[in-house]
Amino acid sequence: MSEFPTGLLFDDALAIVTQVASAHRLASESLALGRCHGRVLAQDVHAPIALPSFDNSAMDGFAFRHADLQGERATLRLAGEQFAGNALGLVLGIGECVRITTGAPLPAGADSVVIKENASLSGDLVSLPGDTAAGANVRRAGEDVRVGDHVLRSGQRLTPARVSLAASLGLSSLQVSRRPTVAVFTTGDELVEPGMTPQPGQIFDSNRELLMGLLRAEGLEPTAWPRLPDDPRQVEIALRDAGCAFDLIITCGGVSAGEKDHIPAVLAQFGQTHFWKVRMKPGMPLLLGSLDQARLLGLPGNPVSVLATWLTLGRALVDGLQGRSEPRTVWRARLTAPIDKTHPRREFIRARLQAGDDGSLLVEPNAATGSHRLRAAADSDALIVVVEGPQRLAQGDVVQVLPFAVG
Ligand SMILES: Nc1nc2c(c(=O)[nH]1)N[C@H]1C(S)=C(S)[C@@H](COP(=O)(O)OP(=O)(O)OC[C@H]3O[C@@H](n4cnc5c(N)ncnc54)[C@H](O)[C@@H]3O)O[C@H]1N2
Ligand code: MOO
Repeated sequence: MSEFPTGLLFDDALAIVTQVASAHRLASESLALGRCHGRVLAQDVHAPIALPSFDNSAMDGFAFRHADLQGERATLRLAGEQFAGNALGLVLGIGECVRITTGAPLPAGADSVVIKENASLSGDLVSLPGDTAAGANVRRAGEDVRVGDHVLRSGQRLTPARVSLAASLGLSSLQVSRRPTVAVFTTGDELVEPGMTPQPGQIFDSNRELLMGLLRAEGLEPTAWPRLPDDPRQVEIALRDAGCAFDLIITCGGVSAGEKDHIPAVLAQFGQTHFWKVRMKPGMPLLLGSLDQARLLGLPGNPVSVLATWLTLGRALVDGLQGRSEPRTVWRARLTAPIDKTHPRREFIRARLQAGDDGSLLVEPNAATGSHRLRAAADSDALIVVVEGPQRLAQGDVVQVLPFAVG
């Protein structure tokens, strides 16, 4: 008999995730700039102004016209001061210079700036080195952005630098995709809250913190629902409630073949199943469905399965719901130890990244197997992707890696 009861390849599951997400793309909303961090942009941005918006000095010093330099040192007459913040409209005459600070508008007629450390002032005469380059220390209007440039694109994630670019263009709000509201369920009679006393056969609920942390790392604000017992009626009521109120329901546990695994049946009866079970390890019993208004992602209960399914298909789902079109960076690294995989599923192996002496990225697979071994995940910062089928990888081979924390 087959080791796994599914024929669905990981890439086919990913294609279904993408298609379901795009069919349920969340609406956009206009937000004040300060609230746009981490959001997915839902508009194109064309620059309404140039950046810099005027010629200005890159340093504190003296602005002058380069044609006035002759010989080893030149002496120019100090004709005024132009500080940042208030354009005085100064015009430089021949043989003149102006004291200037960083960011101050360049007086008309000036084309170069010498830093104050290289100039000396005596009375109203400034001596400066004759070899100062033409255009030195001047930031030209439009050299970074020209009016009309297409600087930000719909589907990009708003990093601090992108929000800051919008601010520098004077934009006070942006159209962004609404973030999915997310309900998180952990399930199982065996679970107790850390701090309480487990009865024989019980364990502490660790997946809730894992999931809440993973979701928050994506900028989501998940709601942790009270833990669900292995009672079909209670599972049904809670999930159907959440289906009316949230964009996304994430459960963990109760999705494989056990007598107490009720979630697939609830979905089959009251919603729609998009797929159930994927040829991946860990994470094989993963379930994707729709229940009322919500998408439901049923993650397997084993902690490392939660991590692997979230980082691979869970993130793809929330990216798609928000219309993120910018792909996440694909990372590759060299193995520091061989990997010998004999099973047919795509595998995600816990691992640690490190910088090699030659500048290449190295990745050390963790020897622990078993999707219950959370400690190996805590000792890791990435997953190695080992594609379907038997794979014999040698030390030094290049593999794809999924860092836990970058996007
Ligand atoms: N006959 C079969 N048995 C199993 C199959 C299968 O296909 N046929 N799949 C196995 C695989 S692979 C996985 S993964 C697990 C997934 O099972 P479930 O998603 O139904 O999860 P549970 O059975 O409820 O729990 C699995 C495991 O994880 C522990 N767990 C659950 N929730 C938490 C939590 N919040 N914090 C910490 N640990 C949790 C739970 O106690 C179990 O040990 O099924 C295999 N079996
Ligand atoms: O596929 Mo399960 O997630 O390995 O233990």
